[in-house]
Amino acid sequence: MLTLRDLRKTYDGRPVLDGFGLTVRPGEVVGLIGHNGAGKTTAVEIATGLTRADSGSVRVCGIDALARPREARALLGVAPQELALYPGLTVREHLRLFAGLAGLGRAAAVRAVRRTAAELLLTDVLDRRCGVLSGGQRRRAQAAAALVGGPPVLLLDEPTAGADPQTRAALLAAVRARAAEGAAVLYTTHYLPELVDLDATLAVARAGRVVARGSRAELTAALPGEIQLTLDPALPRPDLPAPLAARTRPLGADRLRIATRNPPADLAALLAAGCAPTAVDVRRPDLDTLYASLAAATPREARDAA
Ligand SMILES: Nc1ncnc2c1ncn2[C@@H]1O[C@H](COP(=O)(O)OP(=O)(O)OP(=O)(O)O)[C@@H](O)[C@H]1O
Repeated sequence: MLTLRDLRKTYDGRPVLDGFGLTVRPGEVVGLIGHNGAGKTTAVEIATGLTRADSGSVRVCGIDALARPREARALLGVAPQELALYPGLTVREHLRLFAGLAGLGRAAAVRAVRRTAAELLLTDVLDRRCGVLSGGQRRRAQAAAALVGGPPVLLLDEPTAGADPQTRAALLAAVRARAAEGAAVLYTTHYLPELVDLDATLAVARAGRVVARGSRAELTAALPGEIQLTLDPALPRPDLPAPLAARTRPLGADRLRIATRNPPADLAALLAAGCAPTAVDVRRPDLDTLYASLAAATPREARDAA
C-alpha cells in the first residue's frame, strides 16, 4: 500500500505540488494522468526519496518514507521517466543487482531474473550490455529492474514512452501480473488506452493536486456523452432549439457535435426541429472525454507549468 498525503513542493517560489494526495491499495493499478507539468513526476520522485517534499507525508506499506527512507525504498520497484541504467552492466547483471537490493537470495534471484526477462522479452539480450541496447530494449530493461525483486509497491513513470506495440503489450501484461499477485502499482501515462488494458482506477492530477479519483466508470458516469451528426450539405442548416444550440459545436464543414446527458431525448428534439442528418453517431463518455473535462490544463495552468 502506498499513501501520499498533502504533499507540497515549491520550485523557485512556484508551487508544483499543492496538497497532492493519493492512496494505492494492494492489487490495484492506479493510472495517474494529467497535463504536462501537473506534478506527476515530482510526486513519484518524492515517493521514491529522490526529491524532498516541503511538507506532507509518504507511507510505503505503513512505513514513514520521509523518516525511514532506506526501509521504504527497499519495498519499492521504480521505473523513472528518464532512463537510468548502468551502461557497462549486462542486462543480467543489472537485474541480479536489483534482485539482490530487494533482498532475494541467489537461487530466488536467478529464478526472478529468468521470469522477468521472459515477461519483458529480454531473454535473448540478457548478456548484452545495457549501453548497446535499443531504445525499446532499454525501456523493457528498466521496467524489468523495477519488477525483478517482486516489490509490494511499483512506481512506473511513463514506462511505455517511445515503446513499440510489442514492448507495450509485454509491459502491460507484466504489470497486470504483478498487480494480480498483490502489488500496489502507481502507473503514469499520457496514453489513455493503456489504462483500459490495465483495468486501472484513475487519479487525475491537475496543477499540483489530485482533482478526481475513482474507477473509470465512476468518473465517466458524471460526464456528458456526445451526439455527432452529419448533415446533407445541399440542405439548409436546421434551426436548433436554444437549449440544444447552446450545447452544439461544429465538427468540420458538415458535421455537428452536441454534448448530451440524454441522447434519446436530444435526438427526438433534433428530429422534431426538422433536422434530417445523413448519419448519427452517439458516443458515450470515454477516457478522452474524461481527460478533456478534468485533466486538460487551462491556458493559465499550461503557462504556469511551462
Ligand atoms: N528540479 C526542478 N527544478 C525546477 N522546476 C522543476 C524541477 N522539477 C520539476 N520542475 C517543474 O515542476 C513542474 C511539475 O513537473 P513534473 O515533471 O512533476 O510534471 P509532470 O506532471 O510529470 O509532467 P509531464 O507530463 O510533462 O511529465 C513543472 O513546471 C516543472 O518544470
